[in-house]
Amino acid sequence: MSLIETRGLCLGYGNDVVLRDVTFSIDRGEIVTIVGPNGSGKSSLLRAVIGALQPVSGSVTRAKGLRIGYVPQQLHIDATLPLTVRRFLNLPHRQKASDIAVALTRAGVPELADAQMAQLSGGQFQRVLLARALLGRPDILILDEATQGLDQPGSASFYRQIEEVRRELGVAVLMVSHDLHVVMAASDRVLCLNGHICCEGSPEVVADAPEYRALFGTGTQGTLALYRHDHDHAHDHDHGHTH
Ligand SMILES: Nc1ncnc2c1ncn2[C@@H]1O[C@H](COP(=O)(O)OP(=O)(O)OP(=O)(O)O)[C@@H](O)[C@H]1O
Repeated sequence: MSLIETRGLCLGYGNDVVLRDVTFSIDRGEIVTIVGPNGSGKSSLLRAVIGALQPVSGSVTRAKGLRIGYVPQQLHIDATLPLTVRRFLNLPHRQKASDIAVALTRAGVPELADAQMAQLSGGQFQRVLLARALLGRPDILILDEATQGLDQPGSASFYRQIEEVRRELGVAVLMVSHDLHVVMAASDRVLCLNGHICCEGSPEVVADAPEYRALFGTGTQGTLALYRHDHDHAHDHDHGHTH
């Protein structure tokens, strides 16, 4: 069965309905990206999926025993607080040293265990948050704008890391992103929200959909094509096939 399934989900705050009739599911190993303009309900949908927001109507079903690894948008840590990456990863529960080493390696930053949290670059910081999410051995990673503040190469590199984690661990990924052209290339499916699901499908299908173009214009199509080109080449070397 699916890891998470929503049916006719309707979300709101007080009397305001912000999202209507969302029916979707995510399966083991899938990467699904949610896009949509500001205020379109992306974060609300993630909150409902993790159980932090009660639906107005409709349902969210999570597979029994589902382990969710949540990577927040940002986390503020007092710059004057001495805190190494290793100590941060041992909060709130002590972890085995070997598990920490594996998680940092999977997140692409094996060398950072003794670095100070306050001295990390934006990209390194997000990878440490990814390592923290991986320590819980998640079935699904949920990322809300995890590359905010990173430049385009930084974001692209972070998403490649996510794809690699998916390939190695078979973890599913549900994420919200504004970096449409970058993130869509890494996705199996894209859901475009605007108060409801206005279109969905493979990145190519969504990028061509009139509803998507009406929201975001046509500018991203060219960039998406370019990025996919680079991306497919990387896979050629690794696996001898494109997808
Ligand atoms: N806690 C809240 N109380 C009241 N209204 C809220 C709350 N959180 C979000 N909203 C409203 O719900 C709507 C959808 O917000 P949401 O954060 O889900 O959108 P989003 O697509 O994630 O936006 P953004 O891209 O700006 O992060 C917005 O109109 C927002 O003002």
